Amino acid sequence: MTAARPAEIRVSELFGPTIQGEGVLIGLPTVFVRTGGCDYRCSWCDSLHAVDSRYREEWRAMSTEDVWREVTRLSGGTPLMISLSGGNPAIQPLGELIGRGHEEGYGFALETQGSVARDWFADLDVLVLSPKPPSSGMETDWDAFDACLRASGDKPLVVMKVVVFDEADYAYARAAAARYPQLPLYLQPGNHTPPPPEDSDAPIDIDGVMERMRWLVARVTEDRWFEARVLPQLHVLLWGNKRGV
Ligand SMILES: C[S@@+](CC[C@H](N)C(=O)[O-])C[C@H]1O[C@@H](n2cnc3c(N)ncnc32)[C@H](O)[C@@H]1O
Ligand SMILES: Nc1nc2[nH]cc(C(=O)O)c2c(=O)[nH]1
Ligand code: SF4
Ligand SMILES: [Mg+2]
Repeated sequence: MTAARPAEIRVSELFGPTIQGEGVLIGLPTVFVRTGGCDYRCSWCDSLHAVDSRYREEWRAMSTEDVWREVTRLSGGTPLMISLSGGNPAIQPLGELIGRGHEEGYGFALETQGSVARDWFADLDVLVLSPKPPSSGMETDWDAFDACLRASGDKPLVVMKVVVFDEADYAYARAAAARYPQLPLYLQPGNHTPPPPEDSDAPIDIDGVMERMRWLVARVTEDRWFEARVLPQLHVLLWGNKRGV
């Protein structure tokens, strides 16, 4: 019998350092590991190149060591926060990578919709749970979401981030916040991407994003919802939906 090969990580893109453009770590320099493949298919997903199987040929199966070598090359060997995104990074074997990085002083933040729980969530530094509102066309499985919370244990900072396009999404965000009052909540206005993003340099509707951002601020303040944090996607304001930034 041959020894089992270590599981490989399906990578869509590895880039940085750039700044984290969203949520609790906004502005913090980071290297992104974007995994390929997702169990969801949100109507407005801005990262379809990491979701749609049409882009599968671009994805690379990499060992933990391969990914680690690339991360250390990009960061010049200086420890920083590594952002694990996708696709759904929870469906990839990332536990070993997290252990490897921690040995060298790196941190790990992971973004997931909360549909798949992993025991290695407990080793993360930051877990961003981003349940999907009605405009996405997805249905939230709150039992799976609860399992993610349980798996994360006490170590990571766990936050919730909800994309809001309209009034129904806003109502969903309020209900999610009421369900998890212990989780810091971030709201971000949706950006419309013409699916699929054949041309990642295509201009995005910045006026629309700004309009939704102002509407969201007005909505939160008129409701006296003073625990909610409203943030735009900073990288989208700076670079649109360009890949690799
Ligand atoms: C591309 S997803 C990848 C990680 C994971 N699948 C998830 O959805 O949390 C990263 C973040 O981008 C957000 N996002 C995706 N498409 C968006 C859009 N069109 N406008 C605003 N945020 C978007 C998601 O809600 C999520 O919080
Ligand atoms: N700079 C930057 N910040 C981000 N925050 C979340 C991102 C994502 O697509 O997951 C993202 C991204 O792609 N770029
Ligand atoms: S869950 Fe995340 S990566 Fe998957 S389709 Fe939705 S926004 Fe895109
Ligand atoms: Mg993105």
